[in-house]
Amino acid sequence: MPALHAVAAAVAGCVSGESFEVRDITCLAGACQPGSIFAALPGTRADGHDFIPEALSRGAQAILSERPAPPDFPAAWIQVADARRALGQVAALLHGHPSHHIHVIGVTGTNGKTTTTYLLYEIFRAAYGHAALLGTIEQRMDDDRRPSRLTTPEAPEVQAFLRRAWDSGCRHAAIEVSSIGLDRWRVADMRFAAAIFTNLTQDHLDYHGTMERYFDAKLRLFDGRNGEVPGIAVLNTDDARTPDIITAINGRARIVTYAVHDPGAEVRLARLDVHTRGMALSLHTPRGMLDLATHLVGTPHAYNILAATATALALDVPTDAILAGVANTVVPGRFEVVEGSDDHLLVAVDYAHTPDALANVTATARELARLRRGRVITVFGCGGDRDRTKRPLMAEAAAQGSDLTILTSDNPRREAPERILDDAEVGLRAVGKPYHRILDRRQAIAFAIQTAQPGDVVVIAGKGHETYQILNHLTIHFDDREEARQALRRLRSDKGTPME
Ligand SMILES: CC(=O)N[C@H]1[C@@H](OP(=O)(O)OP(=O)(O)OC[C@H]2O[C@@H](n3ccc(=O)[nH]c3=O)[C@H](O)[C@@H]2O)O[C@H](CO)[C@@H](O)[C@@H]1O[C@H](C)C(=O)N[C@@H](C)C(=O)N[C@H](CCC(=O)O)C(=O)O
Ligand SMILES: Nc1ncnc2c1ncn2[C@@H]1O[C@H](COP(=O)(O)OP(=O)(O)OP(=O)(O)O)[C@@H](O)[C@H]1O
Ligand SMILES: N[C@H](CCC[C@H](N)C(=O)O)C(=O)O
Ligand SMILES: [Mg+2]
Repeated sequence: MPALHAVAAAVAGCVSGESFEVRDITCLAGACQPGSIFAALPGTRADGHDFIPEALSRGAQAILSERPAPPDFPAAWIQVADARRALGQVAALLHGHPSHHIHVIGVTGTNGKTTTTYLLYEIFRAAYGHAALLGTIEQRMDDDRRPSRLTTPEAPEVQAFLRRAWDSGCRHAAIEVSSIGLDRWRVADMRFAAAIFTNLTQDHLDYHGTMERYFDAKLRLFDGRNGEVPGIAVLNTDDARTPDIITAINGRARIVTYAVHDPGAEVRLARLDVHTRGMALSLHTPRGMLDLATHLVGTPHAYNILAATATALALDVPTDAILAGVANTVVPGRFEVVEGSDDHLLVAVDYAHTPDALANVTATARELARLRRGRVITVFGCGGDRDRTKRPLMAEAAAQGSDLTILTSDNPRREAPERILDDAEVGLRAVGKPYHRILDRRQAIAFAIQTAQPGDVVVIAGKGHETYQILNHLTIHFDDREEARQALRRLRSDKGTPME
């Protein structure tokens, strides 16, 4: 365990008070113990400095802060220029810089991060037996799975996870790197063997303010501001922002390109057949044409498969492991076909919660509905306490891609649910196609399924894998897949036909 003064020196901090052997660092006062440094951070709801007495009562022996030490402070104090960044740097140091010992692949972009990390996890497991995964749904180390609270958690949690992965024999970790995580230095000073850019479209403007600032946060993963430039930058050349990333890298990293459309990309799509339960793809690659099969459904997932394949090829993963990994990948809540769906009625649950994702998922549904001579019915809502300006755009995308749209509630959090629906309804009115507004999500799902005709495809968008609904301070159990299954069951028993 390093001494306090060594830790302070590593972050160019001004230190006062007695030195001690540092065990850990945290920004949560409740998690402090003897040997801890408590990072006191200003927040949106509270000020970490108000929790210093609690941190000390739990045994914290030093405070890390941007403020100078108060006179006669009873413990050590490290004053730094940027406390969040220092929290990230110290967390990496205390865990022995696990990213220097395992190959960490960081995935950033508005959509596709979770899916791409799942693909990489399966590819690494097929190739080497061990792999780690960290992101929106879960933190996984081989077969050990724990649910996540944030996509990219605070730095001490990320570093502790990577350290455990290293200790348990994993040499590859695929992690989702959110723009908020980058902005808050949650992956500060990490070495990325590869960094993947999926795409940039509107989200999180409540946090970043403008698209430029949102993009700039993502750019930090590539241009060295986060610590180092990645070993390999894997970039989607169909996305308009990729040239800006290449410029910012300025020749300092190896660049690998992938695309569905761009004929100049190194790894690109040659053929795509979309079915209800999966897809067949052929990719042009530096190793020749690869034919793959996947359970994932929809063109967006072709991008994610291209990104994961391009990365694995650049890291010299054997081809058979890439094919096996892609074939094995199942991501909960990403065009997940609900049990009880059949040739007459297809119901899919999808995590689309941005305008772009809704445009894409309804396009996938349209492709399948055309084959079945049916319509597209989409149920969607918008989360509360999140980007308000994306709501009418989500509604427009849903309505444009659907024959019938049902606007409902998502996770209202601390906002008034009806107001969230009002914001979204503006987009539905602008499009002018048929829609219903049903506040209660259970009723909305049931209505969509009852209304569907033979051949129709029903998409239930926004919550995907989530098994809860956040209503103000209350979190209740809610699972779109269970709701859809029950509605299908009721439909079949009303009509007297058994479920397949
Ligand atoms: C905007 C954001 O990221 N907020 C996170 C942030 O809150 P904050 O900075 O406002 O902190 P605060 O609650 O005001 O408290 C101030 C300080 O006092 C400390 N404190 C506070 C209360 C207490 O009892 N004890 C204590 O020590 C807090 O740890 C904090 O350091 O630090 C908190 C502690 O770690 C997080 O719980 C909180 O995540 C909130 C819940 C959240 O919803 N974050 C989302 C928006 C997020 O980070 N999402 C991204 C992107 C998702 C994606 O699209 O992929 C993600 O990576 O998950
Ligand atoms: N490459 C892609 N391009 C566009 N849309 C995509 C792509 N991949 C997935 N999607 C859509 O976005 C939804 C979310 O996908 P995924 O969970 O992989 O993204 P994410 O970036 O991890 O999202 P989050 O920011 O919430 O963590 C999917 O359900 C699908 O509708
Ligand atoms: N990672 C996304 C999750 C959105 C999921 C949606 N169900 C919502 O609650 O808005 C976010 O934090 O914006
Ligand atoms: Mg995710």
